[in-house]
Amino acid sequence: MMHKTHGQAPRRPNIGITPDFSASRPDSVFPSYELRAAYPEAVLRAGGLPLVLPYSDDAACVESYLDRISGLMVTGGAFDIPPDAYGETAREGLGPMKPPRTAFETALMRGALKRNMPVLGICGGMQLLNVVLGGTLFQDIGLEVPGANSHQQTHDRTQPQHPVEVRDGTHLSEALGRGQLMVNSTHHQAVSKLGEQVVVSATAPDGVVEAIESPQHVFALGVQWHPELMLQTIPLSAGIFRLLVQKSREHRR
Ligand SMILES: N[C@@H](CCC(=O)NCCCC(=O)O)C(=O)O
Repeated sequence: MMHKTHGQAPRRPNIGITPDFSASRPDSVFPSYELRAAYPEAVLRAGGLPLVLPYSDDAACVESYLDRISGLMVTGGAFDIPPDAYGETAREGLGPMKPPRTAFETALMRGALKRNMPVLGICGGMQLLNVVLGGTLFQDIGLEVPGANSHQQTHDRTQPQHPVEVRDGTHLSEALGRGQLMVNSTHHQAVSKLGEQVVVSATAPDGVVEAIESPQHVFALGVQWHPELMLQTIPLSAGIFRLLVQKSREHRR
Protein backbone atom coordinates (compact mmCIF):
# COMPACT_ATOMS: atom_id res chain seq x y z
CA MET A 1 0.00 0.00 0.00
CA MET A 2 1.38 3.41 -0.93
CA HIS A 3 2.11 5.43 2.13
CA LYS A 4 0.09 8.57 1.96
CA THR A 5 2.60 11.35 2.14
CA HIS A 6 1.05 14.22 4.03
CA GLY A 7 1.67 17.55 2.48
CA GLN A 8 4.67 19.37 3.86
CA ALA A 9 3.73 22.38 6.01
CA PRO A 10 4.60 25.57 4.11
CA ARG A 11 8.16 26.74 4.84
CA ARG A 12 8.34 29.35 7.59
CA PRO A 13 10.03 32.47 6.17
CA ASN A 14 12.52 34.20 8.49
CA ILE A 15 11.00 37.46 9.74
CA GLY A 16 13.45 39.88 11.37
CA ILE A 17 12.05 41.73 14.38
CA THR A 18 13.64 44.75 16.04
CA PRO A 19 13.71 44.73 19.86
CA ASP A 20 13.78 47.60 22.31
CA PHE A 21 16.95 48.35 24.30
CA SER A 22 17.48 49.54 27.88
CA ALA A 23 20.85 50.62 29.30
CA SER A 24 19.63 49.42 32.70
CA ARG A 25 16.43 48.31 34.40
CA PRO A 26 15.11 48.52 37.95
CA ASP A 27 16.14 44.89 38.45
CA SER A 28 19.48 45.01 36.66
CA VAL A 29 22.31 47.45 36.02
CA PHE A 30 23.18 45.57 32.86
CA PRO A 31 21.98 46.63 29.40
CA SER A 32 19.20 44.50 27.96
CA TYR A 33 17.13 43.97 24.87
CA GLU A 34 13.39 43.69 25.35
CA LEU A 35 10.66 42.48 23.05
CA ARG A 36 7.06 42.09 24.04
CA ALA A 37 6.14 38.44 23.45
CA ALA A 38 3.07 39.39 21.41
CA TYR A 39 5.28 40.49 18.48
CA PRO A 40 7.08 37.18 17.78
CA GLU A 41 4.00 35.19 18.80
CA ALA A 42 1.94 36.96 16.13
CA VAL A 43 4.58 36.01 13.54
CA LEU A 44 4.68 32.39 14.72
CA ARG A 45 0.88 32.12 14.59
CA ALA A 46 0.94 33.51 11.05
CA GLY A 47 3.43 30.86 9.90
CA GLY A 48 6.64 32.86 10.04
CA LEU A 49 9.90 32.27 11.91
CA PRO A 50 10.63 35.32 14.09
CA LEU A 51 14.31 36.27 14.44
CA VAL A 52 15.19 39.01 16.92
CA LEU A 53 17.87 41.37 15.55
CA PRO A 54 20.27 42.92 18.11
CA TYR A 55 21.49 46.36 17.08
CA SER A 56 24.64 46.95 15.07
CA ASP A 57 26.17 50.10 13.59
CA ASP A 58 28.17 47.94 11.19
CA ALA A 59 26.72 48.20 7.69
CA ALA A 60 28.09 44.76 6.82
CA CYS A 61 26.26 43.27 9.79
CA VAL A 62 23.00 44.90 8.69
CA GLU A 63 23.52 43.40 5.23
CA SER A 64 24.18 40.01 6.82
CA TYR A 65 20.90 40.27 8.71
CA LEU A 66 19.09 41.13 5.47
CA ASP A 67 20.74 38.14 3.71
CA ARG A 68 19.15 35.86 6.30
CA ILE A 69 15.60 37.19 6.51
CA SER A 70 12.75 37.29 4.03
CA GLY A 71 10.69 39.96 5.78
CA LEU A 72 11.18 42.70 8.39
CA MET A 73 8.94 43.86 11.22
CA VAL A 74 9.93 47.14 12.88
CA THR A 75 8.22 47.36 16.25
CA GLY A 76 7.09 50.30 18.33
CA GLY A 77 8.27 51.66 21.64
CA ALA A 78 7.85 54.50 24.11
CA PHE A 79 10.21 56.84 22.27
CA ASP A 80 10.19 59.34 19.42
CA ILE A 81 12.22 59.58 16.23
CA PRO A 82 14.74 62.46 16.34
CA PRO A 83 13.17 65.30 14.31
CA ASP A 84 16.41 65.90 12.41
CA ALA A 85 15.65 62.58 10.67
CA TYR A 86 12.85 64.41 8.89
CA GLY A 87 14.55 67.80 8.57
CA GLU A 88 13.03 69.49 11.59
CA THR A 89 14.14 70.74 14.99
CA ALA A 90 12.60 69.68 18.27
CA ARG A 91 9.31 71.32 19.19
CA GLU A 92 7.33 71.41 22.39
CA GLY A 93 5.79 68.03 23.09
CA LEU A 94 8.58 65.92 21.60
CA GLY A 95 9.17 62.91 23.83
CA PRO A 96 12.27 60.93 24.79
CA MET A 97 14.37 59.54 21.95
CA LYS A 98 16.55 56.46 21.43
CA PRO A 99 19.01 57.48 18.68
CA PRO A 100 20.94 54.16 18.58
CA ARG A 101 17.70 52.23 18.05
CA THR A 102 16.46 54.66 15.40
CA ALA A 103 19.82 54.55 13.59
CA PHE A 104 19.81 50.76 13.48
CA GLU A 105 16.16 50.47 12.44
CA THR A 106 16.66 53.11 9.76
CA ALA A 107 19.63 51.25 8.24
CA LEU A 108 17.74 47.97 8.37
CA MET A 109 14.56 49.42 6.86
CA ARG A 110 16.43 51.25 4.09
CA GLY A 111 18.27 48.04 3.22
CA ALA A 112 15.08 45.99 3.21
CA LEU A 113 13.26 48.49 1.00
CA LYS A 114 16.25 48.61 -1.37
CA ARG A 115 15.91 44.81 -1.73
CA ASN A 116 12.12 45.16 -2.13
CA MET A 117 11.81 42.92 0.92
CA PRO A 118 8.42 42.95 2.69
CA VAL A 119 8.37 45.43 5.58
CA LEU A 120 5.77 45.91 8.30
CA GLY A 121 6.06 48.88 10.65
CA ILE A 122 4.00 48.87 13.84
CA CYS A 123 3.21 52.11 15.66
CA GLY A 124 6.62 53.82 15.92
CA GLY A 125 7.71 51.49 13.13
CA MET A 126 5.01 52.96 10.89
CA GLN A 127 6.27 56.45 11.68
CA LEU A 128 9.80 55.37 10.79
CA LEU A 129 8.56 53.96 7.47
CA ASN A 130 7.07 57.33 6.59
CA VAL A 131 10.26 59.16 7.60
CA VAL A 132 12.53 56.73 5.72
CA LEU A 133 10.39 57.34 2.62
CA GLY A 134 10.84 61.11 2.99
CA GLY A 135 7.86 62.11 5.09
CA THR A 136 7.49 63.99 8.37
CA LEU A 137 5.67 63.65 11.71
CA PHE A 138 3.53 65.77 13.94
CA GLN A 139 5.77 65.91 16.99
CA ASP A 140 2.80 65.96 19.33
CA ILE A 141 -0.78 65.38 18.19
CA GLY A 142 -2.26 67.31 21.12
CA LEU A 143 -0.25 70.43 20.32
CA GLU A 144 -0.19 70.23 16.53
CA VAL A 145 -3.40 68.60 15.30
CA PRO A 146 -6.44 70.77 16.08
CA GLY A 147 -9.54 68.77 16.98
CA ALA A 148 -7.65 65.50 17.35
CA ASN A 149 -9.03 62.96 19.76
CA SER A 150 -6.92 61.16 22.33
CA HIS A 151 -4.66 58.55 20.80
CA GLN A 152 -3.13 57.42 24.10
CA GLN A 153 -5.63 55.10 25.66
CA THR A 154 -5.45 54.53 29.39
CA HIS A 155 -7.37 51.27 29.40
CA ASP A 156 -6.27 47.75 28.55
CA ARG A 157 -4.47 47.84 25.20
CA THR A 158 -5.96 44.52 24.16
CA GLN A 159 -9.19 46.50 23.92
CA PRO A 160 -9.93 49.03 21.15
CA GLN A 161 -9.91 52.81 21.54
CA HIS A 162 -11.34 54.08 18.27
CA PRO A 163 -12.40 53.04 14.77
CA VAL A 164 -10.33 53.42 11.64
CA GLU A 165 -11.61 53.46 8.07
CA VAL A 166 -9.63 51.04 5.90
CA ARG A 167 -9.39 52.20 2.29
CA ASP A 168 -10.22 49.85 -0.56
CA GLY A 169 -7.54 48.80 -3.01
CA THR A 170 -4.76 48.74 -0.42
CA HIS A 171 -2.63 45.98 1.09
CA LEU A 172 -4.37 46.75 4.35
CA SER A 173 -7.78 46.04 2.85
CA GLU A 174 -6.29 42.85 1.34
CA ALA A 175 -5.27 41.86 4.87
CA LEU A 176 -8.30 43.05 6.83
CA GLY A 177 -11.06 43.91 4.38
CA ARG A 178 -12.23 47.44 3.67
CA GLY A 179 -14.38 49.62 5.90
CA GLN A 180 -14.41 50.20 9.61
CA LEU A 181 -12.15 48.40 12.09
CA MET A 182 -11.74 49.04 15.82
CA VAL A 183 -8.13 49.50 16.92
CA ASN A 184 -6.15 50.26 20.05
CA SER A 185 -4.10 53.45 20.30
CA THR A 186 -0.87 54.32 22.15
CA HIS A 187 0.84 57.18 20.34
CA HIS A 188 1.24 60.92 20.75
CA GLN A 189 2.77 61.50 17.33
CA ALA A 190 1.38 60.91 13.86
CA VAL A 191 2.21 61.13 10.17
CA SER A 192 2.22 64.71 8.90
CA LYS A 193 3.64 64.99 5.35
CA LEU A 194 3.47 61.67 3.53
CA GLY A 195 6.69 60.16 2.23
CA GLU A 196 7.39 59.88 -1.52
CA GLN A 197 4.49 58.10 -3.22
CA VAL A 198 3.25 56.90 0.16
CA VAL A 199 -0.50 56.37 0.31
CA VAL A 200 -2.83 56.43 3.29
CA SER A 201 -4.56 53.10 3.85
CA ALA A 202 -6.52 53.99 6.98
CA THR A 203 -7.57 57.06 8.92
CA ALA A 204 -9.16 57.76 12.29
CA PRO A 205 -12.40 59.78 12.57
CA ASP A 206 -10.37 62.88 13.51
CA GLY A 207 -8.31 62.58 10.32
CA VAL A 208 -5.17 61.21 11.98
CA VAL A 209 -3.36 58.85 9.60
CA GLU A 210 -3.60 55.32 11.01
CA ALA A 211 -1.96 53.27 8.25
CA ILE A 212 0.28 53.91 5.26
CA GLU A 213 1.83 51.88 2.50
CA SER A 214 4.26 52.33 -0.37
CA PRO A 215 2.96 51.10 -3.77
CA GLN A 216 6.57 51.44 -4.99
CA HIS A 217 7.40 48.31 -3.02
CA VAL A 218 6.03 44.76 -3.05
CA PHE A 219 4.84 45.14 0.55
CA ALA A 220 5.70 48.12 2.73
CA LEU A 221 2.89 48.66 5.22
CA GLY A 222 2.75 50.63 8.44
CA VAL A 223 -0.03 50.59 11.01
CA GLN A 224 -0.25 53.10 13.86
CA TRP A 225 -2.00 50.68 16.20
CA HIS A 226 -0.82 47.42 17.78
CA PRO A 227 -2.55 44.50 16.02
CA GLU A 228 -0.34 42.01 17.87
CA LEU A 229 -2.15 42.94 21.10
CA MET A 230 -5.62 42.43 19.63
CA LEU A 231 -5.40 38.93 18.17
CA GLN A 232 -7.83 37.61 20.80
CA THR A 233 -10.17 40.59 21.01
CA ILE A 234 -10.35 41.29 17.28
CA PRO A 235 -9.05 38.10 15.55
CA LEU A 236 -9.28 39.82 12.17
CA SER A 237 -6.09 41.66 13.23
CA ALA A 238 -4.08 38.51 12.47
CA GLY A 239 -4.61 39.16 8.75
CA ILE A 240 -1.81 41.73 8.82
CA PHE A 241 0.72 39.16 10.00
CA ARG A 242 -0.55 36.49 7.61
CA LEU A 243 -0.08 38.86 4.70
CA LEU A 244 3.43 39.78 5.89
CA VAL A 245 4.33 36.07 6.08
CA GLN A 246 2.78 35.33 2.67
CA LYS A 247 4.68 38.20 1.02
CA SER A 248 7.88 37.16 2.81
CA ARG A 249 7.50 33.57 1.61
CA GLU A 250 7.07 34.89 -1.94
CA HIS A 251 10.10 37.14 -1.56
CA ARG A 252 12.44 34.26 -0.86
CA ARG A 253 11.29 31.82 -3.50
N1 LIG B 1 6.76 58.06 18.86
C1 LIG B 1 5.64 57.24 18.90
C2 LIG B 1 5.76 55.91 19.57
C3 LIG B 1 4.53 55.10 19.31
C4 LIG B 1 4.69 53.69 19.82
O1 LIG B 1 5.42 52.90 19.27
N2 LIG B 1 4.03 53.44 20.93
C5 LIG B 1 4.17 52.19 21.62
C6 LIG B 1 4.08 52.45 23.12
C7 LIG B 1 4.84 51.48 23.95
C8 LIG B 1 4.73 50.05 23.46
O2 LIG B 1 3.62 49.53 23.30
O3 LIG B 1 5.78 49.47 23.18
C9 LIG B 1 4.44 58.00 19.44
O4 LIG B 1 4.23 58.02 20.67
O5 LIG B 1 3.70 58.53 18.63
